[in-house]
Amino acid sequence: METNSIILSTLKTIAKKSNNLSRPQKILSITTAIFATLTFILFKKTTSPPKRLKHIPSVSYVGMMLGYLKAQPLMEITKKYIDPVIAKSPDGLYMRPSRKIWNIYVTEPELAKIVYNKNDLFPKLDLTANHAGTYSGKFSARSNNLFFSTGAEWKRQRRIANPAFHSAMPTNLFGQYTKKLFSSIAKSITSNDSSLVDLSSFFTNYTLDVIGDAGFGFKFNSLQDSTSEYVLRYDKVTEALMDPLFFFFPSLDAEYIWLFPKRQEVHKELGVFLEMVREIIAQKRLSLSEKKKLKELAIARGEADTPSEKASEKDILTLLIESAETDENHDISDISNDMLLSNMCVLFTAGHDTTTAALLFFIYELAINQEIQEKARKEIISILGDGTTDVLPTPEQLSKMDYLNMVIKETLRLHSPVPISSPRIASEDCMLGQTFIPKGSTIVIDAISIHRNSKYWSSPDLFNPDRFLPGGEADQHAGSGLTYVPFGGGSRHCIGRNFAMNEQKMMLSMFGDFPQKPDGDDLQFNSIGTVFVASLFLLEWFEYKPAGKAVIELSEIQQLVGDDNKWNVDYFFNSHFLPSTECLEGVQAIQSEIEEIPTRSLQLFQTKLYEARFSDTLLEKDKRSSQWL
Ligand code: HEM
Repeated sequence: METNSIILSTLKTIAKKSNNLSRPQKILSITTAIFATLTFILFKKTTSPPKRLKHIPSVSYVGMMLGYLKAQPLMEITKKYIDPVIAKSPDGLYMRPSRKIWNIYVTEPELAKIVYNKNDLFPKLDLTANHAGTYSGKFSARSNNLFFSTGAEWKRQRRIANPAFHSAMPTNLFGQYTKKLFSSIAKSITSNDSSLVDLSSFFTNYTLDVIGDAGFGFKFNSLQDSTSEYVLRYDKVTEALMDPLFFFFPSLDAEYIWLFPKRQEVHKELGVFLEMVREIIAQKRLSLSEKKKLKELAIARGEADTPSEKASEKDILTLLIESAETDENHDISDISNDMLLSNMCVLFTAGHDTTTAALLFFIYELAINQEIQEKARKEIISILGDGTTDVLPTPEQLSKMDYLNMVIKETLRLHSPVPISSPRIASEDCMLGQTFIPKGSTIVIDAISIHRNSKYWSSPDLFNPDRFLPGGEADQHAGSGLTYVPFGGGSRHCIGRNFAMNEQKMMLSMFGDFPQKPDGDDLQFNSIGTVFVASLFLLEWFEYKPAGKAVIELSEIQQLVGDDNKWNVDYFFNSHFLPSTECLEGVQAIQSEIEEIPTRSLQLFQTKLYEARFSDTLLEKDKRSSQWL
């Protein structure tokens, strides 16, 4: 019903019914009725999609909000409120509320392809428009970066950044940090009184150390010391980005910030963090220009040229600066320090939590899919061997791990760390499939629904890496549009895709290659399984907030193994986590001792953990909340 007619009919009803009332009663009833009508109108306005988009099916606003408030897993919300609407939609388009606006969501691969590919018709919405002076606005220096910029500025930034992300990958760096990851888990197991190991925090530290070092040569060393000044500051700064109050009401973060002294504190903290990154950029520029001068001097003197650093050993910041220098149309002055700062901050947000989530879900899926885990481990061992020392896989070896690659891809299908794209805006009236899209509508690609679209993926909820076999289900989608979009699509696809895939492959292959006794059948415990399973007594996942916990309850393991063999459990973790380079002597000692380990206890250890794997707690705890979408 139209708003005017609601008001009119309400007033008529009141007039009719109020004839017999006293004057004060009349005033009270009229005021109450007007108040109730206005509340109803406001409620209707907020909870209904705009009139011009009424032709597109929409999900229940109240249902979705209740789901968010109850922190229901995203998959539950999707199945309950979204799937039935998609089923009724001819083009697979549906409307869903997000903050203050209603977006159109795309679930058909053909239409996703159109939106992703037609960058001029559907440019990214400027999400930073109302964020001047806010925390997030300061963090990403408004839109002066690859992620938020649009049009010619985005093209310029992407051209400068492309070579930096397409040169050789820092695989060695990934491997070195994986070793540090193992030894920090080992240390925590032996020194932790509560005997709890939060795997998600280890992975968060691992990906932070990697992105800090590979991004701009900064060593957070969070794996060694997660309470250092820099790590704590980084945690505080990034956590504050997600504060719901200021996320939903940006003006409180700028004009009304004086009302929130605690928020002022984090703004200050952000200032210190940004100053630190600025300093790193300034130092980098200085050292690069000094190196350049020295090189020119050597050439002028006719001295032999010193071999340049390999691209795989340079950080992204260096590569960006060098790329801008060699770009045909731009000199170094075109890449301002502000732009570099903004991009470094974006690298953190785009490349840290995403990879952590992908790694955690990989481990979760292998823990509950034993056969797949076994197969992945066999492949890794067939390529890296099964010796007693740690192996750092080479890029060639990684490229042979086809099955591991398939498992990673399947994880990203079923648990896309970026479940929806950032909104695009229709720059003019147009048709998307059979549906009219008015100018100014905002459009989002719903990766989760595309990845679970049963027209393209058989039994979509099933974890099945074989979909990605050559000539398999995924290949058969050719010509059906974009059926697989964990890294987005079109020219704005994820620039860090190769980086993220290599980082995961390197770390996960090393997980799968824990040394074990080369020839002993009796000692055929599955180390990848043991570690994966042991790590997953509990796993909780909250979207965009890797506060989830994957926990090893060591005391429980010790109980299973029995007091007599307690030492063996400690031994197991120590011997399998310590990097061999740092303890060659230790490894030799371990090798001679290995014969004496009672194999029965190891088998028991393994079997019990495998049983624990299926506990309901683990499955129930796979929570995904979609509060931030
Ligand atoms: C598993 C890990 C990752 C996933 C799933 C992922 C996913 C995505 C997706 C879906 C987009 C497109 C968003 C859109 O179109 O709205 C994107 C863009 C982007 N990603 Fe990633 N990403 C990952 C890791 C990384 C890493 C490691 C980096 C950097 C080192 C990175 C940097 C970026 C940047 C800069 C963009 C914006 C590109 C542009 O607009 O030109 N991402 N990512």
